[in-house]
Amino acid sequence: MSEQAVIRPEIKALPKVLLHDHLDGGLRPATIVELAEQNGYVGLPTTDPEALGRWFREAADSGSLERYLETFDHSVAVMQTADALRRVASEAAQDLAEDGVVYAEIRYAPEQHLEGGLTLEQVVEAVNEGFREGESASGNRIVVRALLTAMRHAAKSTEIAQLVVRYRDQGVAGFDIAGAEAGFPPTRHLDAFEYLRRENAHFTIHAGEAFGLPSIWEAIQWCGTERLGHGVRIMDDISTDDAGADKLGLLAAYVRDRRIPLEMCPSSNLQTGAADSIAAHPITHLKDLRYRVTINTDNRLMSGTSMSQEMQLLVDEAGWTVDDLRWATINAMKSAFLPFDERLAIIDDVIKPGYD
Ligand SMILES: O=c1[nH]cnc2c1ncn2[C@@H]1O[C@H](CO)[C@@H](O)[C@H]1O
Ligand SMILES: [Zn+2]
Repeated sequence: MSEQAVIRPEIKALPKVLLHDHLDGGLRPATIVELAEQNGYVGLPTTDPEALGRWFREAADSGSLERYLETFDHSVAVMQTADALRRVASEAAQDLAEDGVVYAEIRYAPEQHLEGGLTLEQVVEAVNEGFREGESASGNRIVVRALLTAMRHAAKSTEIAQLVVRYRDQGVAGFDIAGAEAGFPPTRHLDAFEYLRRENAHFTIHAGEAFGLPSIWEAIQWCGTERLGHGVRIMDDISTDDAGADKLGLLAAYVRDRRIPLEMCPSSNLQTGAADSIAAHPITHLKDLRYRVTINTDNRLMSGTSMSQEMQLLVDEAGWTVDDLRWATINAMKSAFLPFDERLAIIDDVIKPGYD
């Protein structure tokens, strides 16, 4: 199971950029307990916040993406009212700011928050309000944008894509698909991706996490994704020749040549079985090969992690330097779904000074 490390102040102080973080995977355990009580949800495994945090980390540590995803039943259950969504979003923004994150794209699936009678629009507006509240409530400067996720097993992707376009000027930066990967290829949602491209809208796709190269290939070459959520399995297309040199297959070369950003989530991958250890996680090999690698949390609650913790783990267990962290942070900001001038301003005014 992932350890909750003591974070060194010098790592915490670094400016960070987070592109892959799930709203329903990042709640404070104490908030889950309070919201469950307020909303009459009796399904929690325990109502002791500390024990609940531990339960999430252990239950998510199953070695399978499908079982990992079952833990979201509890977090999603307490996010069914506008008040709950606003609170969770506000706290997420504040927790990230406190951790030194200066820009974050936080994703969630609006279709999973309709059980209390909210419309899709009301869900998006409540979360947006929470992000705005959290941005101004935190002492540290942070910019937060939403990504709207469609669940890959469901049939709502076109509707969610339309929501992304409708709210593009109100804090929604892009679209994503998530959920069990095996059996639900990206092309199942081709209509949604084609619509978004016609609308000049941004999207990323979870691909190459629990399923391999065909998923990555479809995401890029059929769906036209701008970034890859995880993408760790691109390693399946990289081999070593007799002299020990890396040999990139056609897809692996394409991903590197086109500078396609990889939203990598080391601790999450250990829990779902997509990687064996932090030391052996492909993120380091891919960094050395100069892929456009970024560091992400995925689900802070399920992994008991933070951006600082992911960075510190890479430093302590995979030999990363502060220069590597700076490079990955600039990679991430370059890859954000924010207008170019705003990205540049954060790089020049916040990130570079923070690493000097
Ligand atoms: O690592 C992941 N891979 C695939 N799907 C995920 C992952 N983490 C979370 N979700 C799914 O995304 C939904 C919306 O946020 C979550 O409810 C969960 O089902
Ligand atoms: Zn994810």
